[in-house]
Amino acid sequence: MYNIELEQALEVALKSVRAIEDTEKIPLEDSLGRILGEDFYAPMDNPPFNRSPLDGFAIRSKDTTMASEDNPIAFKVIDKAYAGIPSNKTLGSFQAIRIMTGGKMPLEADCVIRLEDCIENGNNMVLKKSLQPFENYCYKGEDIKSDTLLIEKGTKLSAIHLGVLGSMGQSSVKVIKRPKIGILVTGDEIIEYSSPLIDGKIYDTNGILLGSRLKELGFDYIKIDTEKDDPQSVAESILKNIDNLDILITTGGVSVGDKDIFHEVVKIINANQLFWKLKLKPGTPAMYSILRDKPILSLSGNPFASLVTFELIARPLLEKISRDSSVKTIRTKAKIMEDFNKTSKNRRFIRCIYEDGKVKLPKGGHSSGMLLTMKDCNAFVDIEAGNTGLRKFDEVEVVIL
Ligand SMILES: Nc1nc2c(c(=O)[nH]1)N[C@H]1C(S)=C(S)[C@@H](COP(=O)(O)OP(=O)(O)OC[C@H]3O[C@@H](n4cnc5c(N)ncnc54)[C@H](O)[C@@H]3O)O[C@H]1N2
Ligand code: MOO
Repeated sequence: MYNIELEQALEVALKSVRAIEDTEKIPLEDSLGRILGEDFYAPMDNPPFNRSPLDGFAIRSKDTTMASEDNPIAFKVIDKAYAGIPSNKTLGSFQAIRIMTGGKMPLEADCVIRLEDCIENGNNMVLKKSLQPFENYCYKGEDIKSDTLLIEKGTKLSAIHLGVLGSMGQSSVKVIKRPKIGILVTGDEIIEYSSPLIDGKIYDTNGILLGSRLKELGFDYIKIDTEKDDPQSVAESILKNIDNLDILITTGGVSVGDKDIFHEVVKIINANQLFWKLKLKPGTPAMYSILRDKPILSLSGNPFASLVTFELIARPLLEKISRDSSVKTIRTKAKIMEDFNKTSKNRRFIRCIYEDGKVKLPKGGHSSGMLLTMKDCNAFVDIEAGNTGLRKFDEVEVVIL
């Protein structure tokens, strides 16, 4: 397909990828932010036993029925029960076991009188009020009942989820394998950061930019060695790496110039090109192909263009592949707080600062080769094709990153 709408491109691309099924067991403490690979059912009750929510005395409520200010009742203290150190005694009538918060309720005890509400006197405890059955009593399984579904497959694990899994004694967790994402930067002009700048050359922006965006979104990435604009060596690099990846993102070489090698690369590797060129700016010449069932998303070399198409296309793809719905961008309406005096023949995405339903534009250049003015931005304004300029207070559509 050639020169298509973003939505059509997304439909085609999303249809061509599958969510990762493979799972792995990893230590609980490494699982924050990972996607749960199976429904997790409680293997036990929590708390695992009836326990005291207070520091006090465990007693039988029926022994307190007659207690009042005028009729204090004495109990014999026969043992102690601390959190982690239960008493194995069974309460008899008018007996009490001194119990601390978290201590296992002794057999026959059905309530707890708090320390402040009774008087201790040697081996005796005296109370002046009656208690209801199960007053000040924490039930076994009152937080979590054994065999209930606690966390569904596909959930992104948060600190709370890890707390729940920890309380269930899980030292390891079955999670969906992370997507293996490759980044391949191409261009004769790109030189190593450690090399002095030579006339006509530039340092790489896109590799570190997109790789770091992936990290910000919670992914790892594999940086493949930068390739020159040589179709054969780019093809070899792709063929060498593709089997080890779930998706490959490339930048550069997708337009129509002499050195825009990707048209040739796709032929050499025998990939199935699903689309080339989008009806939007920047990032128009984006290309998408499938090789051995693996998607290759080839983005424009201009850094801002690569970023825009990364956010618009790579993110939904990664959301599906990784099953991580938090990767989604959010669309909303906002009021633009200044004019944008440019006619947009094509649909256009411009960088902006979104806050509280309002949108501001950064000072300085907006072109697709300029990245710096993006540094304070957190969103794009999505301007429809044919727009003749935006006026202050116009309602605009915003994509929040
Ligand atoms: N005759 C035409 N020329 C161009 C068209 C067109 O339709 N007809 N489209 C323009 C548009 S729009 C874009 S976007 C660019 C896209 O070009 P490519 O995707 O092929 O990318 P390159 O030509 O390789 O690079 C473009 C630009 O970006 C710089 N670059 C490349 N890689 C990096 C990198 N890793 N870090 C920083 N900068 C990078 C590169 O040096 C170029 O300046 O084509 C237009 N031309
Ligand atoms: O599509 Mo290009 O990124 O407009 O410069």
